[in-house]
Amino acid sequence: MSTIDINSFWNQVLNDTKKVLADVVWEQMIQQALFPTGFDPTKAVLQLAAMQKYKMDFILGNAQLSTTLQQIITNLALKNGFIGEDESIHVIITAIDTNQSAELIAAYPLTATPTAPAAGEDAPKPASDDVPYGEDYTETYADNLYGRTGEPLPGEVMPPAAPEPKRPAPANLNLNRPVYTDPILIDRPTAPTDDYGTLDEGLFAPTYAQQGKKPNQDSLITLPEDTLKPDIDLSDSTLNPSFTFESFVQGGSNQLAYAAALAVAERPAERYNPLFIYGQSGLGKTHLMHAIGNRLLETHPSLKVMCITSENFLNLFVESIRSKQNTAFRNKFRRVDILLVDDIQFIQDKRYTGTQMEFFHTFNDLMTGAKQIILTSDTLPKDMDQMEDRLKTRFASGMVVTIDPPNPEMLEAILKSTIDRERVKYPSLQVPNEVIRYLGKQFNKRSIRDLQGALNSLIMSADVDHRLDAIDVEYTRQALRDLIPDDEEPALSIHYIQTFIANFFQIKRDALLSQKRNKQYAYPRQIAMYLCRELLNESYPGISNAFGKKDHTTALHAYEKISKEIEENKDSRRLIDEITGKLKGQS
Ligand SMILES: Nc1ncnc2c1ncn2[C@@H]1O[C@H](COP(=O)(O)OP(=O)(O)OP(=O)(O)O)[C@@H](O)[C@H]1O
Repeated sequence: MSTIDINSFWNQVLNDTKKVLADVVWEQMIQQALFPTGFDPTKAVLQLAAMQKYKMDFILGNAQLSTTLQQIITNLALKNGFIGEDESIHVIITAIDTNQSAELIAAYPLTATPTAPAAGEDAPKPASDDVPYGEDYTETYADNLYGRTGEPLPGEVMPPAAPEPKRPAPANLNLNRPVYTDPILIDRPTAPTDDYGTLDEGLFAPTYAQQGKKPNQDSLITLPEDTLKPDIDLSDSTLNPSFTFESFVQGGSNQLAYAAALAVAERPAERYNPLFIYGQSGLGKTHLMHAIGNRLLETHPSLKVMCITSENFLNLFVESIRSKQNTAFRNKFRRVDILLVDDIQFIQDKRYTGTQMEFFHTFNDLMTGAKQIILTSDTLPKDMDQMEDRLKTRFASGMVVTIDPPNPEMLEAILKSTIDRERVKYPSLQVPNEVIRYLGKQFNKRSIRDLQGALNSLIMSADVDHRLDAIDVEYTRQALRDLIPDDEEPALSIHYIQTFIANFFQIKRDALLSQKRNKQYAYPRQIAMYLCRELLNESYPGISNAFGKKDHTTALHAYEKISKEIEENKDSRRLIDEITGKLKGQS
């Protein structure tokens, strides 16, 4: 048996199935639904993953489709010399949303073997009537297989509409509606019925495409319900206009995420819904998500795009309950066309069950209305220990893409593009290639935020020293000695921790040491004080003094607050672990 490049084999399968299936069937049931995950030549087993179980069921349950797929795979395996004449390939499909597997075609004997006819030849006749191609068998079969314009023929297999949502009788709606007395402490209702009377199943309502409409064209902005829709309050949406596709550098570590994001920006609510962007902190998830929102607003200015962090969603939800504005809150989120939620892992804490429930219903409403949802997270759905299961499965039900830590080449490309932008502000700025290479190497596998923080520090210090046009490696090493722990193992000191934390949170060191009380500065300051105590065992008066505080209880208070938070909140624990690791040069 030859060795096989599974991707090129799958490309052949895609090509051949495209020739014999209607475009809509091929696109939705093969191209967008299946991808290969493994091939075992010794057992002649090909493993495929299906994006959703209902698509897997449809393929398996449809004799025409499954037979065609099985035969084409077997044919190609024979042609490539992977199997002998009388052998066939066993195709196992696993649905990634439920992890259920089944073997293709087990129920169907091999019959006709579709192969494209040579020019001038008639299309081959199927060998048996087991393949239900329709009433006018010969004609339909030949027409269906070859010279397709993509339009399905009458009676031909069509992709399924998504499972119909099960809506309870309207009379039950109010009975099951939970009463939010304290949003943070709400427990998940144990009743088997859906608590709002909305959708617990049947997330996938027919999309625009399934309804025969093109969502990325005028339909999204001119649908009657859109024009009749009352104005939606988007004042809480915080789309950063500088996070665009144009300013996002693509490379090996983010290629798939970039391609999926672009596809969503071009055809929202059609292919990857929800789009779940996963990756460690500072690798570009937020940037990419905002790029989708910005592009959509550029191409469809009337789209209602809501971009928010999950923390803000939680705060607004709590506030809406306090002020009895639940309806306004729901209208705000459930009527948008595009919902972008950053750091969705934040609401996974058990204390936020009420917010999770609210988000669940927001999610369902939007999906049934064929609206696009995009989520970012530093935790994969399956690893969100305290997130409700029904949310976890929904998060993973569309497309999950990962952004990996960048390699030096990628970092260099990002540096070059950032330096070009900085030159608008500092026209004399010159950063030689050797410095760019040096920084790329030093920040290998670290976050892009760290790298940008270092570049900012470098530019600021060169500006102060009047040598924006004379930056070299030695100067860079000196200027960034506190930020490059790998280079010359700087001793851990209060000064080092202060600089590190300021860069980590992207604030100025002066602001960290100032009296400013906004959370943006106060929280990093408390973390820095906590770390000075924890890692250096510095005295509270010493720490308070180093932060310009006269009262030594400031450091004590900060230490106690952060210690308590770590105990109670997994995300805070993770954040402090991440910072500690980096401070010690372990990550
Ligand atoms: N590929 C890239 N090209 C250009 N800039 C990038 C890229 N990736 C990240 N950045 C920049 O790095 C910084 C951090 O990125 P971003 O905020 O998107 O990270 P994140 O993954 O959302 O982090 P977190 O999980 O901490 O929120 C931003 O300034 C962003 O513009």
